[in-house]
Amino acid sequence: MSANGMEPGCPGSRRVARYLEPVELADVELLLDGAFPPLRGFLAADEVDSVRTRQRLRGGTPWPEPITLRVSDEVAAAEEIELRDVEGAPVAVLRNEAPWRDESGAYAAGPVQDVGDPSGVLRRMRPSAADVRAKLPPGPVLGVLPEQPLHHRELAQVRELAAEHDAHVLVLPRMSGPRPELLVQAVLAAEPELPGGTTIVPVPLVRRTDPKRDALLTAHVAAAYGATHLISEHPLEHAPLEVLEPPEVVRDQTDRWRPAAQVAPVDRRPDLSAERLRELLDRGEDLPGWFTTPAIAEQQRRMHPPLADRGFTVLFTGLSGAGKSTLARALRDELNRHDHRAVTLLDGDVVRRTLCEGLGFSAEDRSRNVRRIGFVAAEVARHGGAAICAPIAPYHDDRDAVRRMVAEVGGFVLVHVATPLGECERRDRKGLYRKARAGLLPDFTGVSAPYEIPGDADLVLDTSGLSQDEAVGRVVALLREQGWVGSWTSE
Ligand SMILES: Nc1ncnc2c1ncn2[C@@H]1O[C@H](COP(=O)(O)OS(=O)(=O)O)[C@@H](OP(=O)(O)O)[C@H]1O
Ligand SMILES: Nc1ncnc2c1ncn2[C@@H]1O[C@H](COP(=O)(O)OP(=O)(O)O)[C@@H](O)[C@H]1O
Repeated sequence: MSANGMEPGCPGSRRVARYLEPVELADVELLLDGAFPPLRGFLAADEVDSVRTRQRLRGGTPWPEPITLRVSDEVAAAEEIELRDVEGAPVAVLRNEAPWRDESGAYAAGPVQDVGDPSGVLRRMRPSAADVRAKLPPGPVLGVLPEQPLHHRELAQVRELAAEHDAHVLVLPRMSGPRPELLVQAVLAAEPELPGGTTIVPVPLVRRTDPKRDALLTAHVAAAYGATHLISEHPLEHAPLEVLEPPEVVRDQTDRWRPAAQVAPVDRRPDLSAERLRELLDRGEDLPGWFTTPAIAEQQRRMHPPLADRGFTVLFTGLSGAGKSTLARALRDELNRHDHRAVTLLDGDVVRRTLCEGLGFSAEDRSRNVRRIGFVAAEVARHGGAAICAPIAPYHDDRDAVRRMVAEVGGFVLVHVATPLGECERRDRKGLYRKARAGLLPDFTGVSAPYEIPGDADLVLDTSGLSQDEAVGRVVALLREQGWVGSWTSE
């Protein structure tokens, strides 16, 4: 296969392969599961236009969100597209009947068909929307599509509405985010607190940016699985089922959650705020018994381990000679002495001789270099380690890509080593500035290639006015302030 993900294929076969991003894979799975009826594939231009302008498909069926697949021009030109998951296993085939393009790029459009051998473990375990519908009892069905674990308050709301509408409960945990299987486990742990016979089926419904359209799409998915009612914070127009606002429930003096109407204001006890919950989880402290059950708490802790058990990345960025490597090494030594994590140093020279061998200093190669470093750093952080990186990383977009990769799995601190160019040039440890000024070294950062000053640095250090120990001390202080490392006194 070629580097762009296309299969050379036989002449005239017009079939290419395309790797799916996790969000795209989720849409393909929902289409295959029959969770987006009447959609059977990615939308053509006229349908997208109709959905955008009047929130309906051309045939008149209300539909909130254009389900589209952006592709390269080459893939858009193919007749059939084999859709593959990140590991390269085929998931589905798209018959590209109506490719289109707009100012944002090219899109493939047409029905998707199962390749018969679903590869994802969760997908294998997951019944189709029709299977779920067929097994539901007759009568009202209350749909719940949580993105977070259900704790006592939410569970009381579900019980309250289920009783009021005499409804069977259908919980469809939304598998989005970095560890979707953990949310499923957390929701399953709530089963004893849900009405008897509750149906729980995970769905890979990723959050859309517009909250209203997201809520409406959720309603369509819930209806596809057989819900007649849906708990939703958003009052929705043209929803395919009845939307119910979560009822107000409060904690009483005995720590039971009851409808607000039954508990006098003086007898109400406060709930745990989202910030306080995060604080307790970050510190690894117990969640109160009135807030959740021990089984749900255990799963919630797996989803959100204490900061001390999670990894982080420190990315030093700055001009050549600014002091990145020096500070990175000193920070590594400091952490090795005092912190329990394994520390990985991804320093420029070593990285360019190994992971990024063969890359030069064009904007494109620098971008590849920095993003590869970010990928490795995110893996280190994912496994609870500390990664310290020290590339020049001159472009905002690349630094931001690293931030996003790492932040999904752990902590991220961007340190701008902002030593002025004049001082870096005076140091000129490797004689590179002299060469660059003499025109012997092209594209040299700060001289003949750009350095985009970070507007989003978590810390700015100018080593011309700061000793090495002071500089490292400031990085450690920031990590400590954010809860990533504990207290120690440096000797
Ligand atoms: N044209 C050009 N521009 C900048 N730097 C150059 C160049 N050519 C070689 N070098 C040496 O390579 C080191 C920078 O590599 P990085 O991987 O950190 O750069 S980047 O993040 O990909 O921009 C950098 O090392 P540091 O001085 O440690 O920063 C230089 O020694
Ligand atoms: N406070 C300081 N922090 C870091 N480096 C300093 C400091 N003061 C002087 N230097 C010197 O500046 C140079 C920085 O080089 P280096 O760490 O390789 O920078 P970079 O990795 O950013 O190219 C080293 O020779 C180092 O000894």
